[in-house]
Amino acid sequence: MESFKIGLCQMQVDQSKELNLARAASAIQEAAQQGCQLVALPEMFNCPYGNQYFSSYAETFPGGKTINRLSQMAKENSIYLVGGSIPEQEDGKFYNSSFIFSPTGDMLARHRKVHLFDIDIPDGITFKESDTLSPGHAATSFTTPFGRVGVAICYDIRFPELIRTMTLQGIVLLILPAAFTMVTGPAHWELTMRARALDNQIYVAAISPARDKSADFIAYGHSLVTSPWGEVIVQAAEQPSVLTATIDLKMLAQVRQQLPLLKHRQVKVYQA
Ligand SMILES: NC(=O)CCC(=O)C(=O)O
Repeated sequence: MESFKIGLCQMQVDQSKELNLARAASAIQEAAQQGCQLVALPEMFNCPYGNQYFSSYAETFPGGKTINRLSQMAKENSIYLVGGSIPEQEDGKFYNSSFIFSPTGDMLARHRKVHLFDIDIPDGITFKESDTLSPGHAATSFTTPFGRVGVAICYDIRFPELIRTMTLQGIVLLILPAAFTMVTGPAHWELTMRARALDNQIYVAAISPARDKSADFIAYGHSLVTSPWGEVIVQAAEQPSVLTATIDLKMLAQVRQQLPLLKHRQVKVYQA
């Protein structure tokens, strides 16, 4: 298969889990009707992004309501679905987790955010995910008939080693449910996505919640897709929207052939 179409659901996230699920279902259906074979949701799409919310919105696998609904949505629309992320609970710990489903509704993979967002920018933003969440410990990718797809969550994108690990596992596309801040988004959102796409020669699709100025945490928005050449091929504004993009595997192969970065690595030099 030389190309496939993906859909990014930049949806508004509210306090009502039920409303968030309804919005996700409608955006997913819209993307599927536009011919998308793989569709993705934002970080914490069923829950406001804040330490005070994670435990009460958390679900367990198997059996969680959101997880079951995601499986249904994938099946009803016959799509691969990267279910953004949700708070997950297991053995008394909480994780920021993405659940991934096949077109038959089977769960294919789960990514737990590896790098927790603990930052302190004076006069900017302070956030400490590790006050409530525990980190995951693995790089995550899954196979599709179109090629291997990686999943990471938001702050994970800032760690080139994680994305390189997935690239060496063979991914052609990275899906990144994310909610960048209004301080770091304008400075680093596009730059970071383009950099990871360029240095790994992969497509990167980053999916944010829509910007809601009345929320405790205001997400930057601007969901986008960058190509293996480092170009932004589509980008949303701030409002809710369903973005689509074609992933051109022939173009990816050409870039890798013409500029063979992955073959030119000098691994022995990189050992600290
Ligand atoms: N949700 C997050 O991990 C936020 C990451 C972020 O804003 C960043 O600048 O990195």
